Amino acid sequence: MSCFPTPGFAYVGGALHAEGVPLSRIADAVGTPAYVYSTAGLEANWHAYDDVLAPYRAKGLGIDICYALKANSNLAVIRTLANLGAGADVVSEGEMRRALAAGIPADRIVFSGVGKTPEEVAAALTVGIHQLNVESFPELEMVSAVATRLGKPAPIAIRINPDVDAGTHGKIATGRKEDKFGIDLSLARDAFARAKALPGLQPVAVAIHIGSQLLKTTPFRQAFGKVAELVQVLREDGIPISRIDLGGGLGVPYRPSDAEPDHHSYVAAIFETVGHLGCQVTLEPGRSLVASAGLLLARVNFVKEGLHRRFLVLDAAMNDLMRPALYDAWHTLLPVEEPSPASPLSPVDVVGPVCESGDTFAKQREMPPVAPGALVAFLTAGAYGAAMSGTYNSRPLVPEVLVTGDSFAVVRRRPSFEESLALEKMPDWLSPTPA
Ligand SMILES: Cc1ncc(COP(=O)(O)O)c(C=O)c1O
Ligand SMILES: N[C@@H](CCCC[NH3+])C(=O)O
Repeated sequence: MSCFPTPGFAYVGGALHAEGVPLSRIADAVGTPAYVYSTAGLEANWHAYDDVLAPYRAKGLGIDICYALKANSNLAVIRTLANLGAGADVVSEGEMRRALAAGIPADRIVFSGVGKTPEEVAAALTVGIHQLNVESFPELEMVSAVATRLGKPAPIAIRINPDVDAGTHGKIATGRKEDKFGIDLSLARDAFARAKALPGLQPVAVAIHIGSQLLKTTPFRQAFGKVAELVQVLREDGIPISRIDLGGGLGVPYRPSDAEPDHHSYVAAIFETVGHLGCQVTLEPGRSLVASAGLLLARVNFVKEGLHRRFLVLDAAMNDLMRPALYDAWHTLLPVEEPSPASPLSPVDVVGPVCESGDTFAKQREMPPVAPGALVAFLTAGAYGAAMSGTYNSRPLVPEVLVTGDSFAVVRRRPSFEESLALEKMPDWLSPTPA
């Protein structure tokens, strides 16, 4: 899905719209900053996978898409994808509860994560989770103990670290030998042998996830090939592997110059590497299902002329969208009022109100003139935007809005200051209000 326009967002009559709704109408209704999601955008992203998978399914490849909730765990977003046919990949009890609350049945949920607690494992087994993806020897022991105590056998995958460099940002690569994730490929047979020996475990699957925001298929193909070899070896060891979980990771274009992800070559890589094994395949895409379907709407508080730089000071900040501060990530910024093609561009630093110099969305970004009070939108913010937001500087979490056609609904409201204060309590030994 190219960065702009998308099935969700385009200029119509000189103003940026989410489907049939002008963004200014949403700003009037919920204020700014606000996340805006498009149903048409989610549907298009879903079909980018599902349509490509259809002929492979017809050839007998069993393949399930379990949406990775960590990218965007808004209930209405999850429900939209669930209605299209998604299962879920979760990494905490909180995410599991969200998937269930959005209507995804437990037998379509896989539970990943490198540091699950016994309580989380117990909760997952109690609801009848499809699969726990185990990432270490101590976790095998723990899951076995919990499953035995509950009398509920645990269907498990073991996540392997295939030592493949995904060629992505270092902070979101997960399949190199120095990364904390998975069990080294060279220890995989021992891990499965241990799982087979322990009570309460049903080792049924091999899992991997090599990283996020991959725009090339080669690292996927390399990793999937290693999984296929391992499955053969494990079967010879007498471990009946019937499922493969290939993780997520397909990237999206953030800059206009970024390559489009190629779903065709991604799915062909799956079929050509593991298709012959007769396994049920799970995919766990997050970003590629939701990123282009969301934007962060903000307002320009001030245009500040420094001696050396011009700053656009927005009402959105790093706590609302932390990807630029954390990964130096690029998010295209558009004025909501369409600039004339003749508008001159000039460089600005786009910053937020938080008390950190790192609260910078873009440095020396070429922008058309934008007046104080104007609305602007960060594109491709549907993934790892609201989901990673926080309340630093005691800024409330921003509202989230879902658009469909000419209608929109507030799917998460902004909490009031009173609600947030009510979560805290003074201990008895502190005197009442200071005089
Ligand atoms: C285990 C696992 N599955 C799926 C995902 C989703 O990845 P992405 O959003 O890149 O598709 C992640 C995040 O990188 C992950 O850690
Ligand atoms: N939060 C990251 C992706 C992390 C993927 C989860 N393992 C991002 O915004 O790019």
